[in-house]
Amino acid sequence: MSSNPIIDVTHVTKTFGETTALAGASLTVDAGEIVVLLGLSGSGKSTLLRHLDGLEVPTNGSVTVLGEEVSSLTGRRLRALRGRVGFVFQQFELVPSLTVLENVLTGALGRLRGPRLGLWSYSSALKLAALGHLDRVGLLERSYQRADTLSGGQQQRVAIARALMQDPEILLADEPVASLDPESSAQVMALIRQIAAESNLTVVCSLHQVDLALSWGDRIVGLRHGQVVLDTPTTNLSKAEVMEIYGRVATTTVELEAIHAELKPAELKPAELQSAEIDPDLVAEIGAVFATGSSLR
Ligand SMILES: Nc1ncnc2c1ncn2[C@@H]1O[C@H](COP(=O)(O)OP(=O)(O)OP(=O)(O)O)[C@@H](O)[C@H]1O
Repeated sequence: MSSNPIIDVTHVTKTFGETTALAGASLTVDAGEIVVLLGLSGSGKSTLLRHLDGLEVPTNGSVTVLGEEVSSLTGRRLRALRGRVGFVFQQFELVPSLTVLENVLTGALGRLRGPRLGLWSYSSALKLAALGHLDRVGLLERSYQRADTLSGGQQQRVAIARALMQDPEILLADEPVASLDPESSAQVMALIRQIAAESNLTVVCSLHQVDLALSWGDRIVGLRHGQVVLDTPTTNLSKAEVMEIYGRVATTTVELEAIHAELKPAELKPAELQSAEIDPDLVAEIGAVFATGSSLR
């Protein structure tokens, strides 16, 4: 990691009442990295991502993004930072009754003064840019269709085009394919990588499928109970190793069962993994490690 990361999360704790969502999480990301946040439901992935965009403020610790201490920003300066950080959500968050083109144009609102209503209220230059982004995501011909008439995969591609309207330096994606079928998931994940390469984007994307994380990301950051328990390049990393690490830090049978269930071979993976089952020896090994109560950190 460089000494000048584009994202620097230091010992961040975040509590919501009695719930601790992040418990001293630290993470640095360099420009151009493609990072997956991997973890079970409730491990703190969304909360961590939301801190990177100033949607959450840490209870303790600090978050620096693009050189700005996020929690110190308000008003115009916070909006300016958010303009440099695109965000794609699991449920797409489009305005269903608006056309695809209008939805994409809303991505420019952070840079504009006052509200906009209708296509006529945007400049030709912005409309051309929006159409260009729709072309990039393969949906130009759908521009004048209502957003809610598109499939889930198409809606997520519109959401990506909307994020591109910001001309972001960082793209955050929170479980972007959790609501999609395997084919649409593959298309959306490939599209994010392609766009990241073309536009020199830094990407932080949360996922819960190990196979997908391994095949898609350059680096995996594993979260458990709001803590970073794994941070490693995906090169030469096997699913068994990831499973083993999660097994080592699991502390309850329920958690181990959840790991087996949630980290089971996903449908979206290279063909050679298609038939792979979780090795029963590995499961036994995880159980044994769990029984001894050893932990990674
Ligand atoms: N606004 C909130 N108010 C109260 N509790 C919250 C809030 N946001 C998150 N939490 C809690 O913090 C913990 C971490 O949640 P988070 O959504 O970050 O996890 P996650 O790994 O993204 O899970 P999932 O994959 O299910 O979205 C959970 O226990 C969650 O219920």
